[in-house]
Amino acid sequence: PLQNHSRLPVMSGKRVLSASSSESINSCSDQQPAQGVECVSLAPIAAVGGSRRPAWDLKGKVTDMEGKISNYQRKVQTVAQENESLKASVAKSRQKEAQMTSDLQELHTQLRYRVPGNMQRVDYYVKMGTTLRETQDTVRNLEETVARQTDEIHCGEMERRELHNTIQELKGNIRVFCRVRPLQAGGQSDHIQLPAHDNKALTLAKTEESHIGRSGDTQKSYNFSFDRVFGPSIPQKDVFEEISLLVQSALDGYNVCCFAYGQTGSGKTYTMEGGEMEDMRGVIPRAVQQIFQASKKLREKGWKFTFTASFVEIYNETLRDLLYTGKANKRPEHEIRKSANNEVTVTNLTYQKVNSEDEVCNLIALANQNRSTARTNMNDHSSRSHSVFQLDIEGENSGRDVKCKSSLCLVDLAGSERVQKSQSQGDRFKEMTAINGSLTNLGIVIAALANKESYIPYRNSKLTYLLQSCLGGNSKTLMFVNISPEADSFPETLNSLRFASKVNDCVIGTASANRK
Ligand SMILES: Nc1ncnc2c1ncn2[C@@H]1O[C@H](COP(=O)(O)OP(=O)(O)OP(=O)(O)O)[C@@H](O)[C@H]1O
Repeated sequence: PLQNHSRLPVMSGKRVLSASSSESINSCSDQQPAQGVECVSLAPIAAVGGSRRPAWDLKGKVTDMEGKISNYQRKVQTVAQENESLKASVAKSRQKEAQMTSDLQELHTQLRYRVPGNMQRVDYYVKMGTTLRETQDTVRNLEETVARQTDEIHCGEMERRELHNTIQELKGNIRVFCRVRPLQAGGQSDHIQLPAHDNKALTLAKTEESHIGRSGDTQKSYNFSFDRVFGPSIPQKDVFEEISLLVQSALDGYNVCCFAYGQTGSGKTYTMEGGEMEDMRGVIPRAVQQIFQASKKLREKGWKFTFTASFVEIYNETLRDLLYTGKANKRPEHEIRKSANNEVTVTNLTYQKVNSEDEVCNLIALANQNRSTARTNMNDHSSRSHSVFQLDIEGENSGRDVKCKSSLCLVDLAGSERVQKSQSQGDRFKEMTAINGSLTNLGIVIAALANKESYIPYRNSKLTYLLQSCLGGNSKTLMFVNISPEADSFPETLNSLRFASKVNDCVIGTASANRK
């Protein structure tokens, strides 16, 4: 029988508390599941770097640090604004200075050639000389302030980054962001509530008819909290801003995996790939842009990087090379292999060396052409496969004798809806079975990693086998749970949120950079 992907294994005897999950998350014992929704029974533990800490201890620390980060952000923003207006004043004063210098020169020339009426001009000349010196002093002071404030901004940014890393270490290296798609018909969703003062919380509410019949309708609500919740109006740019530090970590030698999970049509592809217009660009193109821009800056500090891109699709537990350009009937088969040093590779796959953002964008366009899509009742262009974009990064700073190696994996998972809703039959049913099997296994792998089990069942599905090095202890993982706001998606939304909050409760040790 088809397994529901949100059914994660029961961890008996382990108390469930985590740094990031709200105590108000529904557990199956105290809430009736919505119709068609199965309970999630994973009980995670809060383990940081192998040791267990009381979750309230972690929660307090994390809240404290997040408060500090907000303060830094506010401070940096204020100083940056101030600096911008100072820079404008410097530019104005410079103009004034230039004008005065040229006026003075002119006067000087006139005085030298004894132009008549020059006594007044001598006075004026002296006065102007004084004003010029004053202006020059002002400009120097302003420039010193700008330089000092730029240093402050830089220090604030470094401090913020350090705190961010510490938070990640405290919380472990898996983070979960929730993103709510706008209603297709426009307007506001009735059953998804996002508190204005808290960008980490979300309530799913439903009005149900009373079973007794006399007491009227009852309102049932389910509270969730994640590392961040993005409402329907949050633009792509702001979503990416929240993960840009994570992307940066890939250049620092960490394996980074970011995946989008959710039912068909909930906005996974929009989040990961987005549209062609600049403001619609999603995580993948923005991450690639950031990586190449940041590597350029690091090059000035003596780093050399080699980038290798691959793009693979997992459809019905079969791998397809999305960068394949040969004849359709000559498509090779692929196997996942693991080398002695634990590197995962895929046989016959295109591993393309890339040197620029444009080259990667061309590969992404090629992959999109190749991506198999199929029609289901739920979404005309529904993607029935997982797509995994991987950028392998090798860096070397010979001057400092340091090397680093990492992978950035960006994954658009196939739709997670249950089989009844899409009325799948035949091939669609087979697809759905494969999809749900691999998503179930993804949950199991994350849970096993969180519990530091000796055996992690990576090989139970192609998805987890392929992502093995990006999911393990030495990696930073971010999951987007995308949700649809339409009322008829309620059971799927609840399922997705429950799956995501269980992932959110998993703490996968502390990542360390692959540096030598
Ligand atoms: N945040 C958003 N803002 C505006 N439009 C969005 C947003 N999220 C999704 N959409 C739109 O909703 C539709 C469905 O989104 P998308 O194709 O990304 O869903 P999906 O989860 O990837 O579906 P599938 O599982 O079929 O791949 C698209 O037309 C997309 O442009």
